[in-house]
Formats: sequence, structure tokens, C-alpha cells
Amino acid sequence: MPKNSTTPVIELRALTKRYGIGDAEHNALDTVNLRIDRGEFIAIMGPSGCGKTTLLNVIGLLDRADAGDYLLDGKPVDSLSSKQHARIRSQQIGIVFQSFNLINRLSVLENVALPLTYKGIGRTKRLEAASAILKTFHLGEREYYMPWQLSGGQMQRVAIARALVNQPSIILADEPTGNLDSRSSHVIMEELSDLHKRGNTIIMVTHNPSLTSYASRVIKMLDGKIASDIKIKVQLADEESVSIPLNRKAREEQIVPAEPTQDDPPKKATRKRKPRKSATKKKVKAS
Ligand SMILES: Nc1ncnc2c1ncn2[C@@H]1O[C@H](COP(=O)(O)OP(=O)(O)OP(=O)(O)O)[C@@H](O)[C@H]1O
Repeated sequence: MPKNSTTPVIELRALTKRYGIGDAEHNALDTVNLRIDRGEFIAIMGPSGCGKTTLLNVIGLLDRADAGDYLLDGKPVDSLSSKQHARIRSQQIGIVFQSFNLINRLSVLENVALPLTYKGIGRTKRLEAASAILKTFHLGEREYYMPWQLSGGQMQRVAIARALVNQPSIILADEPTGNLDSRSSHVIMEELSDLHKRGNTIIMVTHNPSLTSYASRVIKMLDGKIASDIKIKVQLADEESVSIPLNRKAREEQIVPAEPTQDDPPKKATRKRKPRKSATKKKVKAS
């Protein structure tokens, strides 16, 4: 836990990550300084190869920097062992990848329940929690399928459910909707938005500018450096707009339906999603 409320949840000081050797050596991250406060929803953008995934991997303790400091909740984590990194990940960090990395020999339910094993939760409770989150992703009827029996979009949703089952306080998402149709993308983004409203810190890499409307801060990277860092203050336009539907059923009714796929039979007509702009007014200010 943080020492006090002003301690950033993540602080990077002159963080550098190099790849290659000799003439081929280059900085994927070049002396990056970054403070992330608890409860921020950060979108990281930038051209291909600018270092977005490398940054996310270092923050997620999947990779180590070559120089600089990384403080998580005010404590340096660079010198911790890989085992300690794994423990921190399992307790605090949920990671959503563009490629879903499901385990083919485990059922959908077992895949989603897997992260709870490291928390020492009993099998029945693990499967109950996994089942509950799968239902929110419309995958309740696929619990006993094997991953290879699912469509790409369904596999992606299972992978996201697995990342969220631990209720991590920090969620890292690398192009989380990159392989999803528009309907599933909305469901996932609203899910991330709900997690943000409940106080979680979300860091999302995306190439899609429209997804930055969910973020409270947009960071643009270039050549391993932070090129711009913009905070977006979301201000509710009026009292009525406070009633953002947190109930999933209400949300789904507002989502524009996508073309039905083979796996998803056509649904009854649904109401069109209310434009976000009517509910909120955004002020953009450079930080
Ligand atoms: N394992 C690796 N070995 C060598 N170079 C790497 C490795 N991983 C990344 N790089 C290089 O580091 C730089 C940053 O890569 P990174 O994947 O972080 O960029 P990115 O902004 O996420 O790109 P994209 O949007 O295409 O995913 C690139 O030049 C890339 O080629």
C-alpha cells in the first residue's frame, strides 16, 4: 500500500531499455520519466516501434529496464527477484494482451480461474468466480468449451476475463480490442471504464484514437521517449449525467449491435448507444 495518498502508484525515473548489441544497439525506452497516480486511466499512443509495448512490459514486471528506477507504490522493484515479480503481478497487476495466450488443454472456465490459484483460493470458489465473470462477458454458455473451439473474438474475451478475475488494482492492456468487433469492443471498453470508476489504475496501449475518449490522460510516445502527456479532465455536464449506467444490462441496451457472427446468433433489436459527448464535457489541459 502507498505510504500516503500522494505517492504515485507507478513512478519511472530515467528508465532506459536497450535492445541489440554493438552498432545494432538502440534504446526502446530512452530515459523515460513518468508518474502515474492511483485511479488514472492512461492511453498510450504512438507509431509502431516507438516503445509502447516495451513500456507496458516493464511496468507489468514482464521485462526489466537496463537503467533507471521503477517504484511501485513508492517501493523500488528493479532489484526484486523474478519470483517476487511474479507474486506482485498475481496480486496487483492484470495484463490483457492482444494475443490471448490461453492454455489449450484447459477449459475456458479453468483458464479464467487460473490466476486465482496463486492467491490460494480453493477450487470451488475459483470456479465460481470464473463462472461469474464469464457471464458478464456473455460466455457463460462456453464455460466447458476448450479454447480452440472458440472464435477469435471469444478467445480474446476469455483472455480479458482471465486478466480481470483477480480484481487487480492495476490493469495493463496492450491493444485490448485490437481483434474484436465493434460490439465486443464497446463491452470491453465499458468494462475497463467501470473498473476505472471503481478506482483502478488502467494503462492501455492503443492505435485507435477513438478509445482515448475513455482515458483521463493520453501519453504519446516517439523513439522511446514521451513526446506529449495530456491530462483530460472529465466534467459532468449536469446532474442527470451522473447516472452513468453501471448496470451491465442497461449498458448493453445502449450498444450498437454488430453484424452477427456464426458463434453469436442474431439478437433482438437494441437501442442505439447514446453518444458519450452528450453525457460529458471534456476539458483538455497540458500537464
Ligand atoms: N525482444 C526484442 N528484441 C529486439 N528488439 C526489440 C524487442 N522487442 C522490441 N524491440 C524493438 O524495440 C522497439 C520498440 O518496440 P515496441 O514493441 O515496444 O514498440 P511498439 O510501440 O509497441 O510497436 P507496435 O505498435 O508495433 O506494437 C522497436 O524498435 C522494436 O523493434
